[in-house]
Parts: sequence; C-alpha cells; structure tokens
Amino acid sequence: MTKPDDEESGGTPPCFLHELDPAISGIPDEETERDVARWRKAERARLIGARQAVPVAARAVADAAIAAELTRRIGDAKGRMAALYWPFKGEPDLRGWASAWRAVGGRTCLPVVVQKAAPLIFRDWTGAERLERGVWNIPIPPETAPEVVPEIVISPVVGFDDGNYRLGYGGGFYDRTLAGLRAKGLRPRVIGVGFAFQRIPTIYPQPYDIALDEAVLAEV
Ligand SMILES: Nc1nc2c(c(=O)[nH]1)N(C=O)[C@@H](CNc1ccc(C(=O)N[C@@H](CCC(=O)O)C(=O)O)cc1)CN2
Ligand SMILES: Nc1ncnc2c1ncn2[C@@H]1O[C@H](COP(=O)(O)OP(=O)(O)OP(=O)(O)O)[C@@H](O)[C@H]1O
Repeated sequence: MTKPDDEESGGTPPCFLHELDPAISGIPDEETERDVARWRKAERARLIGARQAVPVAARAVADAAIAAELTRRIGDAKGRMAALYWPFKGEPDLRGWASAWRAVGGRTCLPVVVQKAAPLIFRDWTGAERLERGVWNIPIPPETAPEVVPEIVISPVVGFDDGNYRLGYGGGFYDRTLAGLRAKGLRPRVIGVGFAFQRIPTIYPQPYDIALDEAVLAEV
C-alpha cells in the first residue's frame, strides 16, 4: 500500500480502506488491521440493525424461501449431518427446516462456544433434548450430546461479499472452526444464509478469513 504524500500535512483521510485491493491478501500491517476492524464494527451494527427491522411477516416469507432453496441445493438427507444454529438478533429462523431435514432421515447439530477465541464444537441435536444456556446465553445441546463433525454447515451471515466471504459477529468462530477442520483434512460444505440486503461488495478479507462455498440470501 502506498502512503499519500500529504500524510503529515493534515490532508490524510481518516481511513485507508479505499486503497486496499481485497483480492490481495498480503502480510497484514497493524494500521490496516485497525482500519478493517473499525470498518467491520460499523458495518456489523448497520447490517444487524437492518436485519432486526425486517417485519415479522416478511421474515416468515424469507425464512420459507431460504428453507426451500436449501432443500433444493442439498438434496438427499439420509444420514447426512447438517450444522444449524439457534437464531438470534434477527437471523433467519431455520428450526422448521431442521426438523423437516430430520424427518426425512437427516441429522442435525448445533455449534457450541467452548471458549472465546477458540474453534466451535458441534453437538448432536435431535430436537428432543432439553437445551442448555451456553456462552452469551445461546441455547446449546447438553454435554451428554455427542460431539459430531458436520458434512454441511449452515452459517448465518451478518454480511456476505462478492468473494463469498462472510462477515459475522466478530468472534472469528466460524473461521477458526473451519481452519481447524481443514487442518484435519475435513471440508464441510459451508452455506451462508441471510437476506438479500446483506450482500455487500467486500468485507475486506484478511488472511484468516475463509470463504464460504455459497450462500442463500432471500429477498425481503
Ligand atoms: N445463532 C448463532 N449461533 C452462533 C453463532 C452465530 O453466528 N449465530 N456463532 C458464530 O460465531 C457462534 C457464537 N458467536 C457469537 C459471537 C459474538 C457474540 C456477541 O454477542 N459478542 C458480543 C461481544 C462479546 C465480547 O467480545 O466479549 C457483542 O457483539 O456484543 C455472540 C455470539 C456460535 N453460535
Ligand atoms: N483461524 C484463526 N486463527 C486465529 N485467529 C483468528 C482466526 N480466524 C479469525 N481470527 C481472529 O478473530 C477475530 C475476528 O474475526 P472476524 O472479524 O473475521 O469475525 P467474524 O467472522 O465476523 O465472526 P464470527 O465467525 O464469530 O461470526 C479477528 O481479529 C481474527 O484475528
């Protein structure tokens, strides 16, 4: 990245993001990391706000559209393990899809935060067990539920960009989880889900960001 000549003369723009080429993921420098973190924080707030403002009726239509499209893309359920999520902050509610998937022989699991700044684990979710409160009060299957490895990961996006990169809540959980699975030679199919307005040109991907395989984003 080149530095503008006027850096010492008061003409410096507040942020250098406009100079970044998202296609190039070089060695991260501190200044860039700070700018990206700041930009992501604001973008998350904007997108989560827009998502929470979607009216209930429109949301129900969009959730149904996402569910139908997932079924179409994924196909046969028999014996296949899909990771879902317990929706919060206006995320699409796919719990109905999860039970429909189980009803035709699919299996489901939910992500569990073991600790901050660490990969997630996935626990088997039959739909019959009593869920517990995990970190940030997110419902999770109890410790007695076996840890499993999903073949398909349905991941709620805060933002989704043209390079298939996902903006999440900022914990880095999915990136760490997918990196950990890859290190073991495991590559689940990762499908982002959300609403069409969550599509953005770029999240300014960093070396640790892992692109998703695809996304299903419903119009609202
Ligand atoms: N429904 C759902 N479940 C999920 C995820 C998700 O994106 N959606 N996750 C995907 O990763 C994991 C949880 N990730 C989360 C990451 C940050 C925050 C959060 O609210 N953080 C606080 C800051 C907390 C702190 O830094 O101490 C905040 O934003 O106010 C919540 C969940 C696992 N379960
Ligand atoms: N594989 C990894 N190893 C170590 N640190 C990582 C890894 N992936 C991400 N991080 C760290 O996690 C932090 C948050 O990452 P990022 O902004 O991509 O979160 P996010 O994808 O929006 O959140 P989430 O996946 O929890 O919804 C970053 O500061 C980054 O340093």
